[in-house]
Amino acid sequence: MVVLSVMPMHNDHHHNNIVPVPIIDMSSRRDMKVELILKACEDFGFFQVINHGIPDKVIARMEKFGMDFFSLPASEKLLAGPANPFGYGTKSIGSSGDTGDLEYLLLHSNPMFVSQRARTISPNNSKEFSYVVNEYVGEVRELACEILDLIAQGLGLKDCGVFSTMIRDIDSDSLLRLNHYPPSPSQSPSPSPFSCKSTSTTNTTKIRFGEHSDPQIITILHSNNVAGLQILSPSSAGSLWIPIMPNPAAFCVNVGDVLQAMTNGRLVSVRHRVMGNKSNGARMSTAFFGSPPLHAWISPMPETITRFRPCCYKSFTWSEFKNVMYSLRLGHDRLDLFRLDYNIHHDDDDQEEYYSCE
Ligand SMILES: C=C1C[C@]23C[C@@]1(O)CC[C@H]2[C@@]12CC[C@H](O)[C@@](C)(C(=O)O1)[C@H]2[C@@H]3C(=O)O
Ligand SMILES: O=C(O)CCC(=O)C(=O)O
Ligand SMILES: [Fe+2]
Repeated sequence: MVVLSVMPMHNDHHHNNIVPVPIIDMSSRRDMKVELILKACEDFGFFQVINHGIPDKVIARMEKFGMDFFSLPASEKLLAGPANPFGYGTKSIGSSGDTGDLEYLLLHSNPMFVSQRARTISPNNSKEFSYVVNEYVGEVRELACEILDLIAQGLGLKDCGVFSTMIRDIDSDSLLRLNHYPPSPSQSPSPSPFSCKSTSTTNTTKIRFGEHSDPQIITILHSNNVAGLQILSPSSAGSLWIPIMPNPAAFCVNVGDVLQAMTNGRLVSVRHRVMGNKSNGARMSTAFFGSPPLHAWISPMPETITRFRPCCYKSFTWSEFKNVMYSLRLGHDRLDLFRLDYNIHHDDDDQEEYYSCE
């Protein structure tokens, strides 16, 4: 297991073992974007975008609401919780016993839901809260759709809107999550801050949000200037964590489990986590998780099934996947359960092979 560094570092140079994570300029030529985005999704399942067209003021308004909320006394914040799964949560992530060094607000992106929740999150300013969230969601959703259309074009899909249509659907199950990581971790140093032996004896780096992949189609994440996000390099067989340089002028984009399944494993749902230590300030991140509607069927697109890459996932609905996901721990590789060869790996008696989804 290799950890390059826990310090913020530039990720645009092959320099001192620094792995260059792609930064894609959304104002560049379409054919260039198609090529670079597809490659980033295949190699890392992750990239950053700059010149994305989302107005600074839209981001600033959303983040100010977030910071104002997290600055409230605990007794007031708790009125917007517990997160089951939506609302205000602190330390506890999901319902299977996972914990992290953070507090968060988890919201469904549907405007009706937002206005309902606004009453407990921002009782004195609920209309403005709804406006700010809906405005932000509208902008990041469009960015997500633009990126998904470029991915579909790169994959040579007949229907280039197949992914974005799911997110634009009125019944889309997309979410918005605001994470706030307090500046000075209160917990004692974890024995193994990385999923490997640490070389430093004085390392007090803590896990702020444990290793996981995002279950949805795509995640569009913005953060303040505080480091912490790391991605697991898919080509490193689970051994190389790459720190992502924080850049408030950029959005981080990552492939989710559904996009991995729909591309028959060609694009990778990247595992990631957030680390921190005492010298880190308070990190705040805002993540939009672009999801299909509950009833949508997820299956590998025919264009992604070839002789060299036979169909490897079952068809399932987003609702079915969600039920499984909520029954599992944060770090579980839940998409594995939907592999066609899952029983072959887990039951030696069943030796069937699969070359097509039919
Ligand atoms: C432990 C869990 C929290 C989570 C639902 C789950 O059962 C497994 C996936 C987790 C995750 C990770 C990405 C997003 O932050 C999230 C909102 C999601 O959709 O899946 C969280 C879930 C959560 O916090 O409820
Ligand atoms: O805070 C971050 O940068 C990552 C948060 C995250 O992975 C999540 O909310 O799923
Ligand atoms: Fe995540």
